[in-house]
Amino acid sequence: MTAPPEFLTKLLDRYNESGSQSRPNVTLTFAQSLDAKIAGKGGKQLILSGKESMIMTHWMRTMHDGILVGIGTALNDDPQLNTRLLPPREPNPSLNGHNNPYHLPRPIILDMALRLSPQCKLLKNYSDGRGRRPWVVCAEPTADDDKVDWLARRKALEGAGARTVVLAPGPYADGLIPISDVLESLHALGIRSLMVEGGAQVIRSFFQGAKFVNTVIVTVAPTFVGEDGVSYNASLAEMASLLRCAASGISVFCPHTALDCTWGGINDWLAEGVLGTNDVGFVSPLEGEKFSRNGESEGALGRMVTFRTPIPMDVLEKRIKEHLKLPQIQVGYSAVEPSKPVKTVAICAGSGGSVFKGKTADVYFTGEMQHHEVLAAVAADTHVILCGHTNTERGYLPTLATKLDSQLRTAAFSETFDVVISETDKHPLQFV
Ligand SMILES: NC(=O)C1=CN([C@@H]2O[C@H](COP(=O)(O)OP(=O)(O)OC[C@H]3O[C@@H](n4cnc5c(N)ncnc54)[C@H](OP(=O)(O)O)[C@@H]3O)[C@@H](O)[C@H]2O)C=CC1
Ligand SMILES: Nc1nc(O)c(N)c(N[C@@H]2O[C@H](COP(=O)(O)O)[C@@H](O)[C@H]2O)n1
Repeated sequence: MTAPPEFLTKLLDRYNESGSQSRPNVTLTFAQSLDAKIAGKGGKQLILSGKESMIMTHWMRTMHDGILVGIGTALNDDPQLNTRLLPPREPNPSLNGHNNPYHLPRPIILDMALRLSPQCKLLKNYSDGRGRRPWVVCAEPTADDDKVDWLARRKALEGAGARTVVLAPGPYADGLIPISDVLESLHALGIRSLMVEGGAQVIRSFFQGAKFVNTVIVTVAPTFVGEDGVSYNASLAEMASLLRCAASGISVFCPHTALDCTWGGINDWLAEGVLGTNDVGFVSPLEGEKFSRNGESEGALGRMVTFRTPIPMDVLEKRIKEHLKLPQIQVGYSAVEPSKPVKTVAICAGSGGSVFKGKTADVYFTGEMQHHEVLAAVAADTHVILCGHTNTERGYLPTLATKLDSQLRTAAFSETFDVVISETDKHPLQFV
């Protein structure tokens, strides 16, 4: 193969279209075992990717402006972050500024305390003309006592060829540089696309701010590392049902938020229940309507139901109970006007607190919200209806089953199949 695989170009070409944002497009990529470990005991580097997957990773490296790892990875693995697995070809130093045959992403290390070794391979490759100058993202220590050592390490790293990107001194929450600050600084320095390769702590930070990540590419090796391995997230116990499915040869596809957002998805099903059969009103996107490349609307975060004539809260409550088949729901009434009639209902399946932020509606209807989000809403004259996270999703399953059945039949599957709704899967909490 002499060019990147087509699926990568299709995925990553869309970065060229994004306009005037203040952060680079981010591809988060790593390799893990079936039990979500990315390294062995004590951080032992593991070969989890097969040859083809490693080559794919090296192609990906040619398709980004920058490649970021945490200092934990830089110290543990001493990575090169280059493209040495790609087919040989002539270097083009006048175009690339180095003797590597392919475009190399700028190596970027998150290293608040400047622990990177001046002898590391990234700096050695740069001084040998085989790599690009690494950038070390750091922050000045807050304590005067630490500054002398920090400045000495900075001098040593810069002497070895590194460029230090110094962010405002902390203190930072959890002692980590905020990812938003990192991304904004890199964007200001011309990085428009960033590949993030790990390790565990960095993956966790990028996943926590899901809005930072545009693409996730994970290689899953068909192996178990065990509890001693380095994990970025879920423990074996949390993944028990997933692993049982894998062991029985069952593939799992988990649509999650996409199924909430898509037209005809869970939020539209909730909106149907809110509108009822007698009232006149309309449903609109609550936020972030998304369009396909050819301009078709694909869905949006949440929905807003607007009634032509306002209805009383007790009518809405009854309607929601019937639609979700629930004997009880939780209601918080507006602290300003507790009996305020309802003209608009903002809807979000699951956990709606963050989606509702800044949205004006007479009612917020979702599965769960944080205590302080509820307090803020009722104080701001909004009624709140909470039905439990999974209760706002589970009732959609018969609708989904019908859709799947008809889609699979239209696709003219040669195999016979049944679409079955689980009878054992249920809400994990009960009223006692
Ligand atoms: N299988 C795979 O694909 C990969 C596996 N790995 C494995 O991962 C392991 C290393 O992971 P880990 O030890 O967690 O180290 P990381 O590489 O994730 O680096 C974490 C360090 O980066 C610095 N940092 C600064 N800001 C942040 C931030 N916002 N979020 C996260 N980190 C920040 C911190 O150090 P400081 O405060 O000093 O700045 C932090 O301790 C190794 O065993 C390696 O082999 C690594 C990459 C890929
Ligand atoms: N994709 C992938 N598969 C594995 O099995 C891995 N162990 C890693 N590790 C990452 O690659 C870095 C090493 O890069 P170089 O080979 O030195 O170029 C390592 O530091 C991890 O980031 N990746």
